[in-house]
Amino acid sequence: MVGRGSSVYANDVLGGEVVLVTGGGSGIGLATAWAAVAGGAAGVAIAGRKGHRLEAAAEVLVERGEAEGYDCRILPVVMDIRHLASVESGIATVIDVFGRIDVVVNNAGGQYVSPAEDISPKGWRAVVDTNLTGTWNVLVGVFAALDAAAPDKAALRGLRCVNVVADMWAGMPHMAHSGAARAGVVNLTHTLAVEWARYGIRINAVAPGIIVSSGLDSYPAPVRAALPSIAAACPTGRGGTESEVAAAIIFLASSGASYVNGAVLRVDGGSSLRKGIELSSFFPPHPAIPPYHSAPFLADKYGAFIQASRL
Ligand SMILES: CCC/C=C/C(=O)SCCNC(=O)CCNC(=O)[C@H](O)C(C)(C)COP(=O)([O-])OP(=O)([O-])OC[C@H]1O[C@@H](n2cnc3c(N)ncnc32)[C@H](O)[C@@H]1OP(=O)([O-])[O-]
Ligand SMILES: NC(=O)C1=CN([C@@H]2O[C@H](COP(=O)(O)OP(=O)(O)OC[C@H]3O[C@@H](n4cnc5c(N)ncnc54)[C@H](OP(=O)(O)O)[C@@H]3O)[C@@H](O)[C@H]2O)C=CC1
Repeated sequence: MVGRGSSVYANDVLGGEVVLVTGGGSGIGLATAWAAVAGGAAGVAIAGRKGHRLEAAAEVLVERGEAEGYDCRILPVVMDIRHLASVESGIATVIDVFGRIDVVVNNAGGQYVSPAEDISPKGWRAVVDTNLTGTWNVLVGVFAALDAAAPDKAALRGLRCVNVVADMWAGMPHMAHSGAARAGVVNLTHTLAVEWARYGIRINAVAPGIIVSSGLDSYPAPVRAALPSIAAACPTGRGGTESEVAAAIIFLASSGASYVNGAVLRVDGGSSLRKGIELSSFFPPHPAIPPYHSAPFLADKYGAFIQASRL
């Protein structure tokens, strides 16, 4: 008997399937791995760079799964998504153990906060390689492995991919590397949704706003201190939770979304409709340069126009 009511979905929403979650050892990825267990998956592979973190997460998933009566094998897979060889070897392990992959969640990612002009070439590469190239590596790695697993692209049929991006609709000030990479992933999602539909693959994305997750612990103290007020400024007045993002991911992976392809589901409480994630307060205006983006300046320069357009 599976299922003890941990999921907002039916216990068999992913019944008997195999799910690969990158970054599954922490935060949103771990919540997604748990949601897959609670959705009846037969196997969940969690991938990341740090073996000890993955082992600890696997233990939590196994213990909680057993306690709640779910029947799911957990496989920790050490994999650095920045490197294709590492991705290929990790995916080969998943297929060796489970024989297939039905759902891929490209959740691994991250960035650091910096004014654009201070991002070093190495820092730019690290963030773009992680978020854009890393997602690409996993997508093409899974495609190639499943293509090799059976003739006529049979093993690709029914594959679902969900890419985790970010609230970058109005740019990502002070995270230029990440904004560019995430926008690239959105475009990749659109492109592959069209190109790979003929193989029976669906590919969608989830764009979280501020999510109260372990990932935020890696930010410097002043950024962490400001996050509650940034989250509170969102129309729903709070940050999201890891399981709220996981629920959106599971929906897109499920047959409930069987006609959803190339979508980007915003899980941000509406914050992207208000403005971009605003980290400017950590980088005050240059003392010698007037704050050209400030409201008084706009009022001076465009006040008459704004006034006129309101009439
Ligand atoms: C606001 C909320 C919205 C979003 C929230 C989330 O996403 S939450 C989830 C968030 N979760 C995460 O973000 C977690 C995952 N994040 C990460 O792993 C990192 O942010 C990463 C993607 C940059 C990889 O970093 P890594 O250490 O594996 O990479 P590496 O050793 O290869 O270094 C490459 C180069 O990058 C540079 N550089 C790196 N950090 C900084 C910095 N703080 N300062 C300045 N520069 C920095 C530096 O140039 C470094 O080279 P150097 O000068 O040292 O020779
Ligand atoms: N929390 C938030 O507010 C938001 C989060 N996001 C995105 O959601 C995703 C999950 O974030 P969250 O759970 O909050 O943060 P975490 O930092 O907890 O998760 C990031 C995960 O990615 C893994 N990872 C990072 N780099 C690599 C790599 N090169 N290869 C393999 N795995 C890697 C990490 O594992 P390891 O270090 O072991 O490799 C970690 O498990 C990220 O892409 C994040 O940017 C987007 C918008 C907002």
